[in-house]
Amino acid sequence: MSNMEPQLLSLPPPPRVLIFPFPCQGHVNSMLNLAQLLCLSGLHVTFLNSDHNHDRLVRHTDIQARFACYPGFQFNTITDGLPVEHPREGESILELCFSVNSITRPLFREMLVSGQFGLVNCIIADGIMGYTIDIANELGIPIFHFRTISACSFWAFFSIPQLIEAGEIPIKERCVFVTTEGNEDMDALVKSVPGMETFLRSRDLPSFCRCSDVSNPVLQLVKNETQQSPRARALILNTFEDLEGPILSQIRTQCPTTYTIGPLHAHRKTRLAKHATNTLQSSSNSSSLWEVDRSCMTWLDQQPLLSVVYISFGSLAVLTRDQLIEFWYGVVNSKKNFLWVRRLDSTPGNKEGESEDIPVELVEGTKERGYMVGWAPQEEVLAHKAVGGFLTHSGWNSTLESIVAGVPMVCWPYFADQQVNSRFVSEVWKLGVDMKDLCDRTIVEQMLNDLMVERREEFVKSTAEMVGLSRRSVSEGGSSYCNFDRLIEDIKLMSMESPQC
Ligand SMILES: O=c1ccn([C@@H]2O[C@H](COP(=O)(O)OP(=O)(O)O[C@H]3O[C@H](CO)[C@@H](O)[C@H](O)[C@H]3O)[C@@H](O)[C@H]2O)c(=O)[nH]1
Ligand SMILES: C[C@H]1CC[C@@H]2C(C(=O)O)=CO[C@@H](O)[C@@H]21
Repeated sequence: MSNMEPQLLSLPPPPRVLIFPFPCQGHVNSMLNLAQLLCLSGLHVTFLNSDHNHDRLVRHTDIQARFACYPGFQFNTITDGLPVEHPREGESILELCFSVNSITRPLFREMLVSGQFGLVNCIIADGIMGYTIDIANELGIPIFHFRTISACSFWAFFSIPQLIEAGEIPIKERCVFVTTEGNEDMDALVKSVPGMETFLRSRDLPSFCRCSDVSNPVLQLVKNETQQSPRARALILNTFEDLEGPILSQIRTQCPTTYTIGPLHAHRKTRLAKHATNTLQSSSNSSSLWEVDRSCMTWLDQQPLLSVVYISFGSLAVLTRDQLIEFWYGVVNSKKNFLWVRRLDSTPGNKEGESEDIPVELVEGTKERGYMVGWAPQEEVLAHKAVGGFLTHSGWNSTLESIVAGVPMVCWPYFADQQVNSRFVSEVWKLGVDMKDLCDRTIVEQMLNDLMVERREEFVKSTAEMVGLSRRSVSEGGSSYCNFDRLIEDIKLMSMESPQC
C-alpha cells in the first residue's frame, strides 16, 4: 500500500445537491441538463420530480440508463398536488402553480426534515418556487435559485412591484392567454422595467400582467415568488452574457451573484464530449414527457436545404379551433414546406381517432408539403439542414435551441414569459419577427414569407452571429463555461457549512 491511500480513503464524499424543478416539461429538461453537468463535475445529485412527470419521463425516455453511470445520482418523487387526470396544460396549468404552493410545499419540507433525501448539502430549487428559501434557511441548507426563463423575462417579472406602483399594470385585457383582438393601448411603452424603456410595450409584458386587478392571485404569486430570489445564495440562469449582458447588469443590482451558464443543452454537449468515455453518455438526450416520433427525421431528410418551417408551440399551449385553422391556412397558403408538432391534446376536442372536420384544401396542402407529429426530437429537428425557420410560442428552451441552431423565428407568444422573449427576439436581437396577439391567416402567411424569403438575408446574418456567440459561451474559456466552474467551486465551499455535513 502506498502512503497516499489511507488519506484518500478518509476523504469526505462529494457534496450532494438536491435539484427541485417546477413540475413542467420546460423546467424539467433544463434542470436535467444542469443535473448532468453537476454529475460530470463529480457532485452527487438528487433530482426531485413530480410523480406524474417521473412516470412519463421513465415511460418515454432512457433517462434511468442515461444517469446510471453517475453513482451519486438518484431520482426522488413528490406529488404535484393535482389528480392524475388533470390536464396540466392550457389555462389549467395555473392550477398547478397553486397546488404546488399549497400541497407540495409542506410535503417538501417534511421530506427534508425527516431525512427522506438522505444527506443534502445544497439545494438548487426552481426560482418560481420562492418559498424553498424559507425551508432551506430553517434547516440551515445553502440554497440557490435556478429560474428557467430568460434574464429579460425574469427582470420584467422582478419589476412587477414598480409596474404596479407606476400604474402601468394591471393591463385591462380579458385573458392572460393570447388574445386575438388588437388594442391600441397595448402599444404604449412601459417605463418601469429598467433597461427596457425604449422598446417594451404593454403587450410585451408577461401575460400575467393582463388582469383586471392587482390582487389577481396569479399576478401576486409570480410577483411574490420572483421577489424571493435575492435571498438565495445565488441566482442561476440558463442564458449567456453576450445575449443578455445589459439586462444581467440590471439583475445583478438585486442578485449580485448571478451565474449565467447557458445555453444548457449546448453546454451539456460540450462537457459530455470531454468525458465521452462511456458510450451511454453520448447517446440519446431526450427528457421528453411525450413519446418522440422520429419518423419526421426521415421526412426532413427528403426536403431541400433550408426549405422547411418547423412549427411547435411547446408543451403547455392549447390552441382554440379558430386559432388552429388560421395557422393552418396561413402555413398552407405560404406554400412553404412544414413540419408541425401537434400534441394530441393541443386543440380542444382533438381526441385520438376522432375526425376533426378539417377543410379539404388544408388536408391536401398538408399532404403536398407538410408533415405532422405528436412530439418531435426538437433539438435534432432544429439542427437539420432542411429546417430554415421556426414558428414558435417563444418558450425559453425553444428560443435558446433555435438560437444555437441558427434558425430564425416567427414568434407567437402564448403566455407567461413568452411575451417578453418574443419582443427581444424581434426588436433587440433581430432574430425573427413577432406576431404577438395576432392570429390571422394573412398575417401568418406574410410573416412566413418575410422570414423565409423577403427578409431572409438579414436574418441569416443575425442568426449566424448569435450562433457563434452562443457556442463560444459554452466552450472552454467561454463565459458560461467559466461561470459553471465557479458555481461548482461555490457549491463545494458552501456545502461545508451545511449542518448535515
Ligand atoms: O415536439 C417537441 C416540442 C418541444 N420539445 C421540447 O420541449 C421543450 C419546450 O420548452 P419551451 O420551449 O421552454 O416551452 P414550454 O414547454 O412551453 O415551457 C414552459 O417553460 C419554459 C421555461 O421556464 C418557459 O419559458 C415557457 O414559457 C413555459 O411555457 C423544449 O426543450 C423543446 O425542445 C420537444 O422535444 N419536442
Ligand atoms: C406555469 C407557469 C407559471 C410561471 C412559470 C414560469 C416562470 O416564470 O418560471 C414560466 O412559464 C411556466 O412554465 C410557469
